[in-house]
Amino acid sequence: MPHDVIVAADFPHADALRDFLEKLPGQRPYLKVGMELFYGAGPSLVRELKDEGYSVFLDLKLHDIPNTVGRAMAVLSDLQVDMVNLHAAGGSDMMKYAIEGLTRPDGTRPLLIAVTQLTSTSQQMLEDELLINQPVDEVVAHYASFSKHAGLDGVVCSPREVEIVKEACGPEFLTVTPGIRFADSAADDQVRIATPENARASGSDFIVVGRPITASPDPLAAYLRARTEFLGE
Ligand SMILES: O=C(O)c1cc(=O)[nH]c(=O)n1[C@@H]1O[C@H](COP(=O)(O)O)[C@@H](O)[C@H]1O
Repeated sequence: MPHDVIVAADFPHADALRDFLEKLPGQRPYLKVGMELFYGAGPSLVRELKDEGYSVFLDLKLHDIPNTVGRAMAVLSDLQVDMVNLHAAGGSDMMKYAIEGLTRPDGTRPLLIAVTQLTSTSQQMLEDELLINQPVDEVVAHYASFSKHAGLDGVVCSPREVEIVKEACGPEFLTVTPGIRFADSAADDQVRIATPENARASGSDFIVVGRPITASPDPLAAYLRARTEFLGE
């Protein structure tokens, strides 16, 4: 069952985000705060958004030695965000430290999601630059399997890999899928793309949509279109 449309709030500062949100009257989208907005606006914006009742996916894609990631995750968990991520390439020890760091004294923690292979990565780049000579969907499924064994809640992957991930990890293991483009949108820098409808058909749990909404002349119409195509609303 599709859960929600997450809007990638890729803006340089809080005012730009506020201007954008004003264009979505009556809506309270699940927001993804990524590197650009977090580096520009800082943790105080994340606290404000949480106080205002937004669900927040804090997308900082941590990738470092286990101790560093664990300690950083403890700080992020204090922001009361709903979802955070790391790069699966950091390995399962890093993931275990991340879970420890994220777990609050009351036992709760944000959902922890591993980025498998970025949706901007092509099969050719995987082979030529990363020296991974396997089909990208199998690489994604492998990264998903060890992420699941480390205790993570799901992965970021392209909608094209949802079925193989669900086969490897079971239906409850979450798939968060960027690389979403409407049938009439430009691909931009994304490679492994799909429409919201394709993502729904593949069994994706959350789609992440940025520029097709944020750069649209009518962000409200684009957001509602994504909801209609993905959630069937
Ligand atoms: O972790 C992510 O959110 C992410 C992983 C990935 O593999 N690909 C990917 O595009 N993303 C993020 O999803 C968003 C996609 O934005 P658009 O390409 O503008 O729709 C960006 O904020 C990316 O940082």
